[in-house]
Amino acid sequence: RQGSKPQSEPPRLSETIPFVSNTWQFITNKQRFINRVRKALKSSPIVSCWLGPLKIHFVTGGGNVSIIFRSSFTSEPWINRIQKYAAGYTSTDLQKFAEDKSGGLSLPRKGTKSPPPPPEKRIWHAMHRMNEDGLMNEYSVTTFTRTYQVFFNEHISKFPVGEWDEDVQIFAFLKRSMAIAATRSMLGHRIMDLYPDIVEAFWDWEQYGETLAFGIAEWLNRRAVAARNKFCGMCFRWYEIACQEYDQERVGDNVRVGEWEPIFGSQMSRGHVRWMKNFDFSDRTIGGIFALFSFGLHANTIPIGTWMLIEIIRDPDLYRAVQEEISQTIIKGHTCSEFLDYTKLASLPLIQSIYTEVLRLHVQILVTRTSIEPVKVAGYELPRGSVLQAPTAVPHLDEEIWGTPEHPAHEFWAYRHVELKEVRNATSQTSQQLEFSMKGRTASYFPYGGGFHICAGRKYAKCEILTSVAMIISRFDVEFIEWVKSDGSRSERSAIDSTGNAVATHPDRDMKVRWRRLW
Ligand code: HEM
Repeated sequence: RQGSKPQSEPPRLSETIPFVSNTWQFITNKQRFINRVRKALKSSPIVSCWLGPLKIHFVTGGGNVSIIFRSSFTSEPWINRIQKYAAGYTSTDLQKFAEDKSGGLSLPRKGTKSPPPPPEKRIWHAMHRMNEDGLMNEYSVTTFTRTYQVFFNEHISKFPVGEWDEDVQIFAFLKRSMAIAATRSMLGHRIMDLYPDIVEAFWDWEQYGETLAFGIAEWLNRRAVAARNKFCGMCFRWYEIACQEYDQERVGDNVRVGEWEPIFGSQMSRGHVRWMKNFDFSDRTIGGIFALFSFGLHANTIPIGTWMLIEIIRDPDLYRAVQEEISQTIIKGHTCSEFLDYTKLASLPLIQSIYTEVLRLHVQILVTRTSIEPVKVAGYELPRGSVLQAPTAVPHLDEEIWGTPEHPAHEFWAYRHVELKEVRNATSQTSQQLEFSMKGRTASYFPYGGGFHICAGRKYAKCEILTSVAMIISRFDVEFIEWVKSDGSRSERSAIDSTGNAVATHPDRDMKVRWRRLW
């Protein structure tokens, strides 16, 4: 359609009560809503509907999705919404974001008033730089691969060697242990000393992320607002104390780029502090900024790590295969707290395939962009300000792209992203080896979004998830006992996706296992 005469209005998603029933279904049963969108997108690559006051255009198809990742689109209005409702930024601070029209790129956006502000005063650009320095920079990532391992090991080492523990729930264990280890790695020890229950406060707020972001009136959403204010308040009070101690003890004098220290933790956290001071944010906004950062850090990595473990544990042959593959990464003569070679781990074919497969199945985000100029998508001319969403579930579950006769696309298959390759050794003998391969399907796979706003934490996420999974599998014998509901009672069925709140879906049942530490 791209070359032909543009059409005026994309087809509408059907609804029984105009402007009401789609919105209602989105809020009350998002899964069913997305399934209807998926069905509609089979007949047209673009479908529109009203969700509350917003007109949304859902799009699919590699070409159309890549259009929304271009610079004629932005995530800024969407991010503003999350900042305002889910994280409670003040209106004065939101105004600072709204007033900066120059965008995040190094070059100010077309139409920025002349002369443009200096780079350090362009709020979106400075935020992007902070994310790049703290999350993509090689030093920061290397530090994280080490600190995370050391802190996660503290949770593993609590289990005595050789003794079976009969009551471990995988999701519950990871929700605490991964969250604490990642918090210590990114924000330092001080926050955990001040608030030992901060992880519980985080999950309490996290469950309301989406209802808050919707901007429902606060009096209708009191619990969510209270949970948000509690967690954001903790973040702010820690920040205040940490700033004083950091300055008094002159910690900064001895910290090198990328290094970890106990008060603020990582380069990323110190970068936040500089950025916040530069824009003189209020107390409430500062709490919200650290809260949102924690959301990025935990809300998706922990469910994805859980799904990986669930899939591996429920299949004893796969468990053994993964255990054997991971054994190559154990550093000889290691200290017990840091024993995995992460670079090797991240390139193992089977573990990468499982990671890719779990992201494919359990990331269900509507990647959202607003057009900053008139655009043409799937043959339709859309005005400036149009909101487009690309649901990952549409390409990620497409039978034609991912399915095989034995392994349909909606099922987990650990070996979907590997190929057997013939390799020759130094003495010309051949053998078969697994190799990780997306088999040319990357355009139909975007769990981390894309373009300029692609997830800045994707390297951290992969590290945190693979490290946690590998540390457990290499050091435990694990046996499945049963599925349990959130109250701990037995469930007759296994876990399925609960209605998603963030990007990755939570399992709606936990897996109860017995495990024994091997070393
Ligand atoms: C499995 C884990 C994760 C998944 C699936 C995930 C997914 C995503 C997605 C889909 C987006 C929106 C991208 C877009 O609009 O194109 C995003 C944005 C972002 N994520 Fe993640 N994320 C994960 C982990 C993390 C972690 C661990 C961090 C931080 C340490 C993080 C930090 C961010 C940030 C800062 C952004 C905003 C980027 C921008 O707007 O420029 N994420 N993430």
